[in-house]
Amino acid sequence: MFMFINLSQKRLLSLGAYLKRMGRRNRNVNKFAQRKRERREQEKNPQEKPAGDTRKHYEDIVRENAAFEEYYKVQKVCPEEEWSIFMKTLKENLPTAFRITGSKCEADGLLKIVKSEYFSELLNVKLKVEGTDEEEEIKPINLPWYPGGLAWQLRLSRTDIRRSEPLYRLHNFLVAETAAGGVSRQETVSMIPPVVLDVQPHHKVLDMCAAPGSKTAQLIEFLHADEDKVPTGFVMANDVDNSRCYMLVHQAKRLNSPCILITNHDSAVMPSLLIGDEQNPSSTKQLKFDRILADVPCSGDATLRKNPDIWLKWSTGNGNNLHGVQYRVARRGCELLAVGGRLVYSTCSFNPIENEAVVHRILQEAGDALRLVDVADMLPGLKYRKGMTHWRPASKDMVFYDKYEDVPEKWQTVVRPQMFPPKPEDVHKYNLEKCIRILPHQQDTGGFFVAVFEKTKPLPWEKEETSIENNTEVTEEKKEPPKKKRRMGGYREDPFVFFSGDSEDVFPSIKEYYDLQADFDSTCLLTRCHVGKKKNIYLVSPIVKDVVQRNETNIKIINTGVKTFVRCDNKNMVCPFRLSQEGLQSISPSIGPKRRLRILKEDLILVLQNDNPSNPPDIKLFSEHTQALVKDFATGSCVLEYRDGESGLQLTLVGWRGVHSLRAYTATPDTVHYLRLLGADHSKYDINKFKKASDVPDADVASTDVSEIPETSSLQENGANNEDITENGAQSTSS
Ligand SMILES: C[S@@+](CC[C@H](N)C(=O)[O-])C[C@H]1O[C@@H](n2cnc3c(N)ncnc32)[C@H](O)[C@@H]1O
Repeated sequence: MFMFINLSQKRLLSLGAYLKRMGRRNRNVNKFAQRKRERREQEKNPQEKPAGDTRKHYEDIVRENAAFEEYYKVQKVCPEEEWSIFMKTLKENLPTAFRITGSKCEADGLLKIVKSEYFSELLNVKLKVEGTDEEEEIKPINLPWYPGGLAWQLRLSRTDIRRSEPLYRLHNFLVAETAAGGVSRQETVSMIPPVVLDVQPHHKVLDMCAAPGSKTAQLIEFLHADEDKVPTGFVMANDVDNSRCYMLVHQAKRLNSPCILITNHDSAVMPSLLIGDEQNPSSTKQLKFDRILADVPCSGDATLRKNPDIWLKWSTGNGNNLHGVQYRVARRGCELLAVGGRLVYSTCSFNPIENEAVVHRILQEAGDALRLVDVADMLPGLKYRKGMTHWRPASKDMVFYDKYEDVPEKWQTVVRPQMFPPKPEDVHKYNLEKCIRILPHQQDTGGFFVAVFEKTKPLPWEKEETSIENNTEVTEEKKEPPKKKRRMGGYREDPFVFFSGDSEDVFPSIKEYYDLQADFDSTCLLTRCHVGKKKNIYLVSPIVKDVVQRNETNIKIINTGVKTFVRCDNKNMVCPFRLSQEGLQSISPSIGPKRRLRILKEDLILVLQNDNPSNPPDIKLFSEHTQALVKDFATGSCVLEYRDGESGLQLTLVGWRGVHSLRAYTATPDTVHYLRLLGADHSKYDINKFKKASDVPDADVASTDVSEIPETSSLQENGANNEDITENGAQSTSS
């Protein structure tokens, strides 16, 4: 028997009615209080849409804009015969897409679970389109071009999933796994740039306009493709917007990489950075990146399905105004790119002024130092349109021009000469057809534009690269972009204070207690304070340390390092630091047998299912194998390991050996994630929010409803929030 759910219907109001409604809204209303009230209301009746929910307004938006249609018809962005389906698709809500992340063995395990549990459930659900007799099947689509078959698209919008009871388990799964880093929800087309960037573990990667960081997350995943080794490369994720940089911090935390550095700078004037010269250790050279992503700010008109408010404000002015910054960011990217390196330029705009015109302008200036790469073979099965070789810039009054000389004086500062397409006789020089434009109707996605550059030699205005002895000089471009005086916005960041070496005050006890290997490089550990007790100790890879130390005064570094040790002044601890799950994957290979416990599956399930920090499972409840292991095992923080020889699943968790107990130190989403991978019961977390609390027999046993975990929440490990209360009542001071 099939269950039916109603697709969220687009109620189309007239523009007049919409504006009237907007006008009635009280401007002085306290939005936070209002949202809280609405949430409370919705909890009472989850099927109903919240009254003041902006999504409601999204649904009321008139999805039409005459200027948009006229502009893109003139540009011939879509073949005439596909125009009506192009426009129809643009007005529909966007399907959900996600990809499975994490180490290969965990990703494989999760993929199997997704297919067997959640997708089979989907096959029992049919979509009923309100007001029609139509029914639609929900067949998950595996994205053929995404490496490892890890990315999926569903015939359901986010709202459809969130609001339908038959899909509550799928919703819970997506929310919890997103928080645990097992899944990343990301629009299908937005996954393309990192794929064609072709990142390898040894690459130095720059993400110039990175926030909120969905593509940065992919770059980090590709960097960590070789799971057994810490990558020798790194990702520098940058954004000009200080507050958005903290979204990047959150992304980095989900993925636990010691190879990421978050910076806050205007990419168009990104300073030249320094790095040690591997060939000549006493020397410094200019940092050139092997891979650069320039996912530039854009008008976003290809995201109309996700952001319907763009229908209300679209104008040709948006694209014209953005062309300059897009060009400057891309140009600076090409300067920072190593010879032989690759730069991906991307936007979520259909507009050739933001796309081909920028690419053309860069190619024109760079001569044969840059070429466009055909990446079709990296995207098997993806439908797209080739880049355009002709377009017509327009002014805000919708007058189109074929040459700059026709532009009236009053528009000449807006419609610039560099925005015009190549002359027909020059078209062959640029290969603009190698660009990729994805239209929404081609595979039911958002729209997107991607161009892939390769640098074959230094740009005409760059000097040959040289190495500099003793930091005296930096290889510079002859024509550095003008250095704008920039006010450093946002909060002042805490300093990055690296350990001086093995003699650093707290290190000997850490080394002794965790049985750290002799070759562990303690200078890769850092704290965020110069004075006072060290609280959290972070770990970075050697190359990240090098970049931070050489450039700290040159660029604002927001964050780096994975939290690896947390102060825990517990009388049972010989060493005043416990391990942190965030940095465990990185430090684990260096931890010796003294602090490792390889336990059985049933024992791991036992610790995960009993995650109440004040009532950890007694050692007597564990298997004889584990009881024997812990018999002479000193109390305190340790590594819990589980290896499944058959499936290859390898789990490594932070544990705590108490006087009478053994427990895991994991955050709730991680606990659910591990239980899921182990095929164990995690139903106490799988709350059906549509059922009233009284209908759920043991609702009170669930410590966390995963559906309540915000997508961007920063979660702490259980028992590590605020203060750690140990089983002996001793308090620790984690922060
Ligand atoms: C399209 S969004 C990037 C999306 C991101 N790459 C992702 O996949 O999650 C553009 C970002 O560029 C940032 N930005 C705008 N101008 C910039 C500049 N001059 N330098 C650096 N970042 C800039 C914005 O703050 C915004 O976060």
